[in-house]
Amino acid sequence: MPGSQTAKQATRNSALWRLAGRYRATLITGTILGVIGVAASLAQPYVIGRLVRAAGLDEPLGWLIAVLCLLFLADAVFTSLQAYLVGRAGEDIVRDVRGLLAGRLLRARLAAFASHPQGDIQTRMVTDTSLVRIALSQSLAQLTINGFMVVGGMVLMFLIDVWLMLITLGCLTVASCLALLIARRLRRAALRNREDTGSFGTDLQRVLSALPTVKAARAEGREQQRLTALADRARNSGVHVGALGALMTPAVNVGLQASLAIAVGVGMTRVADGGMALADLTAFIMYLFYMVSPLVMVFVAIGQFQQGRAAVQRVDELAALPQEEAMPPDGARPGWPDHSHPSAVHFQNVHFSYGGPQSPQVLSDATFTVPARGLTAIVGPSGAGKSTVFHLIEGFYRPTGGHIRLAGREIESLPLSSLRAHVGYVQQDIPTMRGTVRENLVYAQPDATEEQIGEAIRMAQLADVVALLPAGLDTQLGDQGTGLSGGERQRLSIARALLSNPSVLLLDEATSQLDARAEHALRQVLRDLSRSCAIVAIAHRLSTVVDADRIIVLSDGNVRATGTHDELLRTDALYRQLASTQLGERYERPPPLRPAR
Ligand SMILES: Nc1ncnc2c1ncn2[C@@H]1O[C@H](COP(=O)(O)OP(=O)(O)OP(=O)(O)O)[C@@H](O)[C@H]1O
Repeated sequence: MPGSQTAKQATRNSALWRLAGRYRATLITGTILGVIGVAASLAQPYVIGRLVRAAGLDEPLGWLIAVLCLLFLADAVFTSLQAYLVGRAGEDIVRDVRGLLAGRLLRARLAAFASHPQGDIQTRMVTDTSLVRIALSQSLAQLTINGFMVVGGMVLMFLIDVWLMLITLGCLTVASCLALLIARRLRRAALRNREDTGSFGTDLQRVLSALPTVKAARAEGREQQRLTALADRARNSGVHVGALGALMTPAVNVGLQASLAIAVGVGMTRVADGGMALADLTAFIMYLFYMVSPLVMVFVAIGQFQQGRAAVQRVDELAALPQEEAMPPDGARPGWPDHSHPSAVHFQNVHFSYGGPQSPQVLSDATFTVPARGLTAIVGPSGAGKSTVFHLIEGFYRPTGGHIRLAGREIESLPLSSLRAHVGYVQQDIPTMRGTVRENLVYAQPDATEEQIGEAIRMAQLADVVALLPAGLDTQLGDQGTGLSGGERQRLSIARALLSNPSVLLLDEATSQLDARAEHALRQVLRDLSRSCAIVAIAHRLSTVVDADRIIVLSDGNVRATGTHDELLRTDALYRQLASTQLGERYERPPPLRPAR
């Protein structure tokens, strides 16, 4: 069957199944102990029967009571051990799965990562992994243990009477087929429910991450309605799952009841015509009763397993996100290709679009060079592709055409670890994390010394700010760095980048929120720093880059001009237009910087 082949293949390719395989020994041991516990409980009625018979015959009861106590003890001990071992293996699997997912998510290619909503990723990481535990540990163990009881009971019933057993088996087969059909639908319904729950998580994340905007727009009511509608959708698909789950037990029970009725009817007729002993019929029916609970449990476990498989599928999808190349362990700082090469960055006829070659071009035929030393500015209208240039230099995305060379080396041939160790990047949206100021500072350079930290703080004009913080460097910041102003966070991000002593420093609107005095001081620092490395700054405010060594004018993804401020004023109409709109008639050049030291 192609369907089952595909399922088998999916299982073989599943990262989760491979992970769960590590705990096969514990799971098998747990299951064997469970089976021993079941055997001990199955033996109890037999011993009780012997005990009753011995009491009736006035025979000694001591050893039978001792055996019974041992069976009770064995039942309790083995069942508890089974539950503990299977539960522990389940928790181990969840931990390993979460560890694996964390690694895969952090190393995923940005393009692939961006296509998954963050709330959905969280649901898969937290809730789906818990369901995976139930599928891969509990339900499989229950299936085996109860399956053992069912099969054992059936064998004994076969030994008692083959024909009666065949009739019973017919009824049970019908019931089982019905239950399996329900189980199949249950899996699809569970998958839909997991997706609906993920959508709720996604939307919740969207709203919570923009709570001030929601409040300012008085959108609480609208958002609540939207979230409630999503919660309602998740509730409906959850009810569907519950309804299918609830149908499983009655489907099996009806089969069992029908088997019982037929067994009694046919059996009594056979007893009446002498074809079967009454004692055998009694034993047969007792075994049928014994099978009720385990058989129901088998199908409950199948139902749980199907729900868990839906979660496994979702977790596997996340684990299959395309990955960047592996990085060496933290702390290792691989070398830069060539410190003496005259150019730090060279774009040659670069084409790029975020959605691959078929989607709109963001960069088309872009060619420019950033020298190994000095301050290079990239200016241009909004949406021209300036930040995209940085994304390509950082290796977040690969160009769809052309060549990018760093220090003379093709970017594709340069290990990402080497590239990112030497290219500092201060993002436009100032990423600062929950944690102390110090933790934020040393994020890219965890082994930085106090002296290096002090120097980076001084250079980024952050010393006065840190001195005023209640606990200095150990002051705790909230989510996204709340506790510092926008300008202070910008300086913190710059200090973080400076601490790694980069060969190329990319600053994307990195001083946009600083006041004039702090910005002038920082420009002086960057000017000094640019004697030993390449600094590339994206700026909307031309006033901040007029004294750059070279300015690249980008428009519609294309480099239309390159030169100094004065050259571009003479030669490029767009630059002249930008300058006249921004700097105007009243434009005064910012205070001149002293020559770089
Ligand atoms: N992750 C992305 N996926 C798809 N398209 C994107 C993505 N990021 C940017 N774009 C598109 O690429 C184009 C260039 O964006 P980019 O951010 O590079 O412009 P920019 O010049 O830095 O703009 P701004 O000055 O406003 O920051 C824009 O049209 C934008 O919509």
